[in-house]
Amino acid sequence: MTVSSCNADFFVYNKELYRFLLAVQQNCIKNNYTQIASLALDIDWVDPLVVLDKLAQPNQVSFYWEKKGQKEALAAVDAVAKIELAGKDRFAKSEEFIKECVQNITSFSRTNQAFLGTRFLCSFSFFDQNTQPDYPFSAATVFLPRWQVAVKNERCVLVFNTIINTDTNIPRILQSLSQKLEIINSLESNSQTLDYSLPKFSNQSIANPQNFKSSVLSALEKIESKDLTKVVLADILDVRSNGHLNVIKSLNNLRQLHPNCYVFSHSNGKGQNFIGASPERLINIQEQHLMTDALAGSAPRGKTPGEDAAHASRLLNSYKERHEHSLVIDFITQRLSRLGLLPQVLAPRLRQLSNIQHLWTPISALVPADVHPLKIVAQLHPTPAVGGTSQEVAYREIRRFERFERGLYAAPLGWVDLEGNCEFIVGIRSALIDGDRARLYAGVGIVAGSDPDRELAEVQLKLQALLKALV
Ligand SMILES: C=C(O[C@H]1C=CC=C(C(=O)O)[C@@H]1O)C(=O)O
Repeated sequence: MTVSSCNADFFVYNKELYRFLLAVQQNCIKNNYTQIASLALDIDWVDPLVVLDKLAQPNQVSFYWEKKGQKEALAAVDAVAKIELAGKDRFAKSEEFIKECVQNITSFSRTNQAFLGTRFLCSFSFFDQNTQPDYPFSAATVFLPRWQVAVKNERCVLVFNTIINTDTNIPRILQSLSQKLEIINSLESNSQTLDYSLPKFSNQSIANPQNFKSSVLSALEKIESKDLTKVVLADILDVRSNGHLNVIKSLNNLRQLHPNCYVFSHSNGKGQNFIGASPERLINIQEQHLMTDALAGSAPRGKTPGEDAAHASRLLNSYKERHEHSLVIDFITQRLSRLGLLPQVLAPRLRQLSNIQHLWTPISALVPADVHPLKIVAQLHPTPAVGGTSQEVAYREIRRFERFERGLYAAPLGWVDLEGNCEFIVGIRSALIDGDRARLYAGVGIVAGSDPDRELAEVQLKLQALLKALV
């Protein structure tokens, strides 16, 4: 049933919701505790990006996630519960936080929840501690949003999470829900208003290409001396606009330019946003069925079908690219096995994006009910698609060569629902937006046989894809 604040259904629901919330409150009084009530309501279809634009305030955390190809999108605004941490046990502590919250959630739902239900939004940084003291995101952030609007195909669900305790004014809570519904309903007609906006920047390059190439050369020496098999080196591109960058328009551009990628944005509630369009899924778990991707090894797309096929064939047959790729498969299968899972490696294929193509091997496994998604994230991050082999030496080299904080770049970003379904991506092809400034990140895998000029060209190609979307 679709709920609208201005039709009779809402008042029918209103009564039901009122009784539900009162019952939750009675329990709180009886047991002297606080609960989180999670209300999920079907609403008329609305574009979650428009919802984000309308509801998110600069001083509130928010999260946006879209898989255009799968007709899935989600906007989450403000938090009723949030944790920010750092350190080696950040995944374990985040898991504990989620489990504790889940125990305190009472749900009111009339919907079938697949992708649409209550979720925790999570971001992690590449390293377990940030070394740049003023880096604007914590090494781990997990929050349960106050407002969440999710769409899948033609369905749209609003989730409202709210704290209930002995003092909560229930009619006021319902009033606040009714007001939000009214705002969201009024947006419906606006969903087509976001057109492609012309980019502000083009053809800018990383500040010091020579430095990047000499880092690649030094990494190759390390690889030759057998200290290291692979390291992923990234670089940044800093740009400045003559006005505030528009995150919503940039996201809208990203989803149009990269419909096969995960388009995301995470705001820290202090004015900074981390946004991007990543092709790389870290894990997806649906009803205990896990899918993950080995994604590494790249070639450009061709301008003609013939040129494109030639690039693809070169990629598929290159010893160097396949070696770079197989290190990721080996790592993922080993790490999943460590958790007692039985990974199945599916047939290798190409992941073709608008500007670049990658070697791609999906890997599946069944996950026992007692293995939390964040345990798997902790095992898999960082795969050699963004870190290297061995991990310890790669970490050291990354810290040595890269003169910037990776922060959320190349790190897990995603959601976990109340049933343990989840999806995490790797935050590559991303940018940190701060007012009129943006810092763009992209990296490449270096293995024996890598050529500094070609690796530089690949970094530039990846950066341009993002740059073209920024407005
Ligand atoms: C680290 C990045 O890409 C990784 C993912 C796919 C292909 C890659 C490559 O071929 O180098 C990288 O391992 C990035 O885009 O920043």
